[in-house]
Amino acid sequence: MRYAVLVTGPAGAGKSTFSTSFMTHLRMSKRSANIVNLDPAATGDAFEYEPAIDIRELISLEDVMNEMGYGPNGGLVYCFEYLLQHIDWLDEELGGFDDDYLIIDCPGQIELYTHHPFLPSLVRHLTRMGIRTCGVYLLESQFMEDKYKFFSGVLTAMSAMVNLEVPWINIMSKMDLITSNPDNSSGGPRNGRRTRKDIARYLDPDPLLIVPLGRESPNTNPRFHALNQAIVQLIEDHPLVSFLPLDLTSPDSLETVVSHIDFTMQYGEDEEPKEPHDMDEGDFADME
Ligand SMILES: Nc1nc2c(ncn2[C@@H]2O[C@H](COP(=O)(O)OP(=O)(O)OP(=O)(O)O)[C@@H](O)[C@H]2O)c(=O)[nH]1
Ligand SMILES: [Mg+2]
Repeated sequence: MRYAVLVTGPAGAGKSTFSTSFMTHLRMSKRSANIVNLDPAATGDAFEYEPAIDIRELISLEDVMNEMGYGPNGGLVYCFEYLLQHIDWLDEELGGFDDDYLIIDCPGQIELYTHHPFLPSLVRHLTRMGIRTCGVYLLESQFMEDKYKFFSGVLTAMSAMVNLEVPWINIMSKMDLITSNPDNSSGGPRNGRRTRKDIARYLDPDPLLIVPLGRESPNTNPRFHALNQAIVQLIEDHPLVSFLPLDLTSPDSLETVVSHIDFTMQYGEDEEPKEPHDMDEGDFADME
Protein backbone atom coordinates (compact mmCIF):
# COMPACT_ATOMS: atom_id res chain seq x y z
CA MET A 1 0.00 0.00 0.00
CA ARG A 2 1.21 3.49 -0.77
CA TYR A 3 0.41 6.59 1.23
CA ALA A 4 0.65 10.29 0.57
CA VAL A 5 0.29 13.19 2.97
CA LEU A 6 -0.44 16.49 1.30
CA VAL A 7 1.09 19.24 3.44
CA THR A 8 -0.90 22.40 2.79
CA GLY A 9 -1.46 25.81 4.35
CA PRO A 10 -0.84 29.52 3.83
CA ALA A 11 2.56 31.02 3.02
CA GLY A 12 5.08 30.63 5.78
CA ALA A 13 2.88 28.34 7.89
CA GLY A 14 5.80 25.97 8.37
CA LYS A 15 4.92 23.38 5.72
CA SER A 16 8.47 22.70 4.57
CA THR A 17 9.80 22.66 8.11
CA PHE A 18 7.06 20.25 9.19
CA SER A 19 7.68 18.04 6.14
CA THR A 20 11.34 17.75 7.10
CA SER A 21 10.62 17.00 10.76
CA PHE A 22 7.96 14.51 9.75
CA MET A 23 10.43 12.81 7.44
CA THR A 24 13.08 12.63 10.17
CA HIS A 25 10.53 11.19 12.55
CA LEU A 26 9.47 8.45 10.10
CA ARG A 27 13.06 7.54 9.33
CA MET A 28 13.85 7.30 13.01
CA SER A 29 10.90 4.96 13.37
CA LYS A 30 12.47 2.86 10.60
CA ARG A 31 9.75 3.74 8.16
CA SER A 32 10.72 4.53 4.62
CA ALA A 33 9.43 7.87 3.43
CA ASN A 34 10.14 10.36 0.70
CA ILE A 35 9.59 14.04 0.19
CA VAL A 36 7.79 15.28 -2.89
CA ASN A 37 8.27 18.94 -3.66
CA LEU A 38 5.23 20.43 -5.37
CA ASP A 39 6.36 24.02 -5.00
CA PRO A 40 7.75 25.19 -8.33
CA ALA A 41 9.08 28.32 -6.60
CA ALA A 42 11.02 26.51 -3.88
CA THR A 43 14.60 27.70 -3.70
CA GLY A 44 17.37 25.20 -4.28
CA ASP A 45 18.81 24.73 -0.83
CA ALA A 46 15.50 24.82 1.02
CA PHE A 47 15.48 21.06 1.61
CA GLU A 48 17.27 19.11 4.25
CA TYR A 49 16.24 15.98 2.36
CA GLU A 50 16.64 15.89 -1.36
CA PRO A 51 13.08 15.52 -2.71
CA ALA A 52 12.55 12.16 -4.40
CA ILE A 53 10.13 13.82 -6.79
CA ASP A 54 10.42 17.48 -7.58
CA ILE A 55 8.06 19.50 -9.76
CA ARG A 56 11.00 21.78 -10.57
CA GLU A 57 12.45 18.97 -12.65
CA LEU A 58 9.35 19.18 -14.83
CA ILE A 59 8.89 22.92 -14.79
CA SER A 60 10.35 25.76 -12.80
CA LEU A 61 8.52 28.92 -11.89
CA GLU A 62 11.53 30.99 -12.78
CA ASP A 63 11.55 29.70 -16.37
CA VAL A 64 7.82 30.28 -16.70
CA MET A 65 8.16 33.83 -15.44
CA ASN A 66 11.12 34.58 -17.69
CA GLU A 67 9.86 32.90 -20.81
CA MET A 68 6.13 33.46 -20.60
CA GLY A 69 6.19 36.81 -18.87
CA TYR A 70 3.92 35.71 -16.00
CA GLY A 71 4.12 37.07 -12.49
CA PRO A 72 4.62 34.65 -9.57
CA ASN A 73 0.94 33.78 -9.06
CA GLY A 74 -0.02 33.43 -12.70
CA GLY A 75 3.20 31.49 -13.12
CA LEU A 76 2.18 29.07 -10.37
CA VAL A 77 -1.18 28.49 -12.02
CA TYR A 78 0.64 27.82 -15.29
CA CYS A 79 2.97 25.33 -13.59
CA PHE A 80 0.05 23.35 -12.14
CA GLU A 81 -1.80 23.35 -15.44
CA TYR A 82 1.38 22.09 -17.04
CA LEU A 83 1.76 19.38 -14.40
CA LEU A 84 -1.77 18.13 -14.97
CA GLN A 85 -1.23 18.10 -18.73
CA HIS A 86 1.93 16.07 -18.21
CA ILE A 87 0.65 13.83 -15.49
CA ASP A 88 2.39 10.83 -17.06
CA TRP A 89 5.62 12.48 -15.86
CA LEU A 90 4.33 12.17 -12.30
CA ASP A 91 3.17 8.59 -12.88
CA GLU A 92 6.59 7.68 -14.08
CA GLU A 93 8.24 9.33 -11.10
CA LEU A 94 5.82 7.61 -8.75
CA GLY A 95 6.41 4.26 -10.41
CA GLY A 96 9.67 3.85 -8.53
CA PHE A 97 8.05 3.93 -5.14
CA ASP A 98 6.28 0.76 -4.15
CA ASP A 99 5.03 0.51 -0.66
CA ASP A 100 6.11 3.90 0.38
CA TYR A 101 5.08 6.97 2.24
CA LEU A 102 5.17 10.29 0.43
CA ILE A 103 5.20 13.65 2.15
CA ILE A 104 4.03 16.17 -0.41
CA ASP A 105 5.19 19.69 0.37
CA CYS A 106 2.83 22.16 -1.34
CA PRO A 107 3.17 25.86 -2.20
CA GLY A 108 1.75 28.54 0.07
CA GLN A 109 -0.70 30.30 -2.23
CA ILE A 110 -4.03 29.71 -0.51
CA GLU A 111 -6.07 30.19 -3.65
CA LEU A 112 -4.56 26.88 -4.69
CA TYR A 113 -6.50 25.25 -1.84
CA THR A 114 -9.66 27.27 -1.86
CA HIS A 115 -10.70 27.56 -5.46
CA HIS A 116 -8.33 26.22 -8.08
CA PRO A 117 -9.17 22.75 -9.38
CA PHE A 118 -5.53 21.55 -9.51
CA LEU A 119 -5.09 19.95 -6.13
CA PRO A 120 -8.47 18.17 -6.25
CA SER A 121 -7.50 16.80 -9.68
CA LEU A 122 -4.13 15.73 -8.38
CA VAL A 123 -5.68 14.02 -5.37
CA ARG A 124 -8.14 12.15 -7.59
CA HIS A 125 -5.24 11.05 -9.72
CA LEU A 126 -3.28 9.76 -6.71
CA THR A 127 -6.36 7.93 -5.49
CA ARG A 128 -6.84 6.31 -8.89
CA MET A 129 -3.24 5.14 -8.68
CA GLY A 130 -4.10 3.38 -5.46
CA ILE A 131 -2.26 5.85 -3.25
CA ARG A 132 -4.12 6.50 -0.03
CA THR A 133 -4.03 10.25 0.47
CA CYS A 134 -4.74 12.55 3.37
CA GLY A 135 -4.38 16.29 3.75
CA VAL A 136 -2.94 18.29 6.58
CA TYR A 137 -3.54 22.02 6.76
CA LEU A 138 -1.13 24.10 8.79
CA LEU A 139 -2.13 27.39 10.30
CA GLU A 140 0.58 29.10 12.30
CA SER A 141 0.02 30.07 15.90
CA GLN A 142 0.46 33.77 15.13
CA PHE A 143 -3.08 33.62 13.78
CA MET A 144 -4.20 33.30 17.39
CA GLU A 145 -3.00 36.84 18.09
CA ASP A 146 -5.89 38.42 16.28
CA LYS A 147 -9.35 36.90 16.57
CA TYR A 148 -10.52 38.13 13.19
CA LYS A 149 -7.40 36.93 11.46
CA PHE A 150 -7.84 33.65 13.26
CA PHE A 151 -11.39 33.16 12.02
CA SER A 152 -10.40 34.03 8.51
CA GLY A 153 -7.79 31.27 8.89
CA VAL A 154 -10.49 28.89 10.13
CA LEU A 155 -12.71 29.67 7.15
CA THR A 156 -9.82 29.12 4.74
CA ALA A 157 -9.01 25.78 6.38
CA MET A 158 -12.67 24.83 6.08
CA SER A 159 -12.79 25.82 2.46
CA ALA A 160 -9.61 23.85 1.65
CA MET A 161 -10.99 20.83 3.46
CA VAL A 162 -14.30 20.91 1.60
CA ASN A 163 -12.51 21.51 -1.71
CA LEU A 164 -10.13 18.58 -1.39
CA GLU A 165 -12.43 15.81 -0.17
CA VAL A 166 -9.78 13.65 1.46
CA PRO A 167 -9.33 12.72 5.12
CA TRP A 168 -8.10 15.89 6.70
CA ILE A 169 -6.23 17.16 9.75
CA ASN A 170 -5.81 20.79 10.74
CA ILE A 171 -2.68 21.66 12.63
CA MET A 172 -1.80 24.76 14.64
CA SER A 173 1.90 25.02 13.90
CA LYS A 174 4.67 26.92 15.72
CA MET A 175 3.09 26.37 19.11
CA ASP A 176 6.54 26.91 20.61
CA LEU A 177 5.94 30.63 20.00
CA ILE A 178 2.83 30.56 22.17
CA THR A 179 3.71 28.25 25.01
CA SER A 180 7.37 28.98 25.70
CA ASN A 181 7.09 32.63 26.49
CA PRO A 182 6.66 32.80 30.26
CA ASP A 183 8.66 36.02 30.63
CA ASN A 184 6.29 37.97 28.52
CA SER A 185 3.12 37.47 30.49
CA SER A 186 2.78 41.20 31.03
CA GLY A 187 3.67 42.04 27.46
CA GLY A 188 0.13 42.44 26.16
CA PRO A 189 -1.69 40.15 23.81
CA ARG A 190 1.16 39.79 21.29
CA ASN A 191 3.52 37.84 23.45
CA GLY A 192 1.37 37.19 26.47
CA ARG A 193 1.48 33.74 27.97
CA ARG A 194 -1.76 32.01 27.30
CA THR A 195 -3.65 29.78 29.61
CA ARG A 196 -4.50 26.28 28.48
CA LYS A 197 -8.13 27.24 28.53
CA ASP A 198 -7.55 30.21 26.27
CA ILE A 199 -5.54 28.09 23.82
CA ALA A 200 -8.31 25.48 23.84
CA ARG A 201 -10.80 28.08 22.60
CA TYR A 202 -8.67 28.42 19.49
CA LEU A 203 -7.77 24.78 18.93
CA ASP A 204 -11.43 23.92 19.04
CA PRO A 205 -12.61 27.23 17.65
CA ASP A 206 -15.10 28.93 19.90
CA PRO A 207 -17.10 31.26 17.68
CA LEU A 208 -18.02 33.36 20.69
CA LEU A 209 -14.44 34.67 20.65
CA ILE A 210 -15.54 37.14 17.99
CA VAL A 211 -18.92 37.99 19.40
CA PRO A 212 -18.53 37.93 23.17
CA LEU A 213 -21.86 37.41 24.89
CA GLY A 214 -23.59 37.75 21.56
CA ARG A 215 -23.01 41.47 21.07
CA GLU A 216 -20.23 43.69 19.82
CA SER A 217 -19.21 46.98 21.32
CA PRO A 218 -21.63 49.83 20.40
CA ASN A 219 -19.25 51.48 17.96
CA THR A 220 -18.87 48.41 15.74
CA ASN A 221 -20.27 48.86 12.28
CA PRO A 222 -23.58 46.94 12.28
CA ARG A 223 -22.73 45.24 9.01
CA PHE A 224 -19.51 43.91 10.48
CA HIS A 225 -21.51 42.71 13.44
CA ALA A 226 -23.95 40.93 11.14
CA LEU A 227 -21.05 39.29 9.31
CA ASN A 228 -19.56 38.10 12.58
CA GLN A 229 -22.94 36.74 13.62
CA ALA A 230 -23.15 34.83 10.36
CA ILE A 231 -19.67 33.38 10.89
CA VAL A 232 -20.55 32.39 14.45
CA GLN A 233 -23.66 30.67 13.13
CA LEU A 234 -21.73 28.88 10.39
CA ILE A 235 -19.12 27.55 12.78
CA GLU A 236 -21.71 26.56 15.37
CA ASP A 237 -23.76 24.73 12.77
CA HIS A 238 -20.78 23.12 11.05
CA PRO A 239 -17.99 22.61 13.57
CA LEU A 240 -15.77 21.02 10.93
CA VAL A 241 -12.49 22.53 11.95
CA SER A 242 -10.42 21.87 15.01
CA PHE A 243 -6.66 22.06 15.32
CA LEU A 244 -4.04 19.72 16.66
CA PRO A 245 -1.27 21.70 18.30
CA LEU A 246 2.21 21.15 16.88
CA ASP A 247 5.28 22.19 18.82
CA LEU A 248 8.33 20.96 16.95
CA THR A 249 10.51 21.55 19.99
CA SER A 250 8.63 18.69 21.66
CA PRO A 251 9.09 15.16 20.28
CA ASP A 252 5.83 14.10 21.97
CA SER A 253 3.91 16.75 20.09
CA LEU A 254 5.22 15.58 16.72
CA GLU A 255 4.58 11.97 17.71
CA THR A 256 0.95 12.80 18.51
CA VAL A 257 0.47 14.54 15.18
CA VAL A 258 2.04 11.61 13.30
CA SER A 259 -0.22 9.15 15.17
CA HIS A 260 -3.23 11.16 14.08
CA ILE A 261 -2.09 11.17 10.49
CA ASP A 262 -1.50 7.41 10.61
CA PHE A 263 -4.88 6.85 12.16
CA THR A 264 -6.63 9.09 9.63
CA MET A 265 -5.00 7.25 6.74
CA GLN A 266 -5.43 3.87 8.37
CA TYR A 267 -1.73 3.42 7.93
CA GLY A 268 -0.60 -0.17 8.09
CA GLU A 269 -4.13 -1.56 8.31
CA ASP A 270 -3.61 -3.82 5.34
CA GLU A 271 -0.34 -5.07 6.72
CA GLU A 272 -1.50 -5.53 10.28
CA PRO A 273 -5.25 -5.67 10.59
CA LYS A 274 -5.52 -4.47 14.17
CA GLU A 275 -6.33 -1.33 16.09
CA PRO A 276 -3.39 0.95 16.77
CA HIS A 277 -2.93 0.09 20.41
CA ASP A 278 -1.23 3.30 21.42
CA MET A 279 -4.36 5.25 20.62
CA ASP A 280 -7.71 4.81 22.31
CA GLU A 281 -10.86 6.84 22.81
CA GLY A 282 -9.36 8.55 25.83
CA ASP A 283 -6.48 9.96 23.82
CA PHE A 284 -8.88 11.66 21.48
CA ALA A 285 -10.96 13.10 24.27
CA ASP A 286 -7.78 14.57 25.70
CA MET A 287 -6.86 16.24 22.51
CA GLU A 288 -10.19 17.92 21.94
N1 LIG B 1 9.31 29.18 15.95
C1 LIG B 1 9.05 28.37 14.92
N2 LIG B 1 9.34 28.77 13.67
C2 LIG B 1 9.07 27.93 12.64
C3 LIG B 1 8.46 26.66 12.87
N3 LIG B 1 8.28 26.06 11.67
C4 LIG B 1 8.76 26.92 10.74
N4 LIG B 1 9.24 28.05 11.32
C5 LIG B 1 9.82 29.21 10.61
O1 LIG B 1 8.82 29.79 9.80
C6 LIG B 1 9.36 30.21 8.54
C7 LIG B 1 8.62 29.55 7.40
O2 LIG B 1 8.81 28.15 7.47
P1 LIG B 1 8.64 27.20 6.21
O3 LIG B 1 8.74 25.80 6.70
O4 LIG B 1 9.53 27.61 5.11
O5 LIG B 1 7.15 27.54 5.81
P2 LIG B 1 6.36 27.12 4.50
O6 LIG B 1 4.94 26.95 4.91
O7 LIG B 1 7.01 25.97 3.84
O8 LIG B 1 6.52 28.43 3.62
P3 LIG B 1 6.17 28.59 2.05
O9 LIG B 1 6.61 27.34 1.35
O10 LIG B 1 6.94 29.80 1.65
O11 LIG B 1 4.69 28.81 1.98
C8 LIG B 1 10.84 29.84 8.59
O12 LIG B 1 11.55 30.98 8.96
C9 LIG B 1 10.91 28.78 9.66
O13 LIG B 1 12.16 28.76 10.31
C10 LIG B 1 8.17 26.28 14.23
O14 LIG B 1 7.65 25.20 14.52
N5 LIG B 1 8.48 27.18 15.19
MG1 LIG C 1 7.69 25.71 1.81
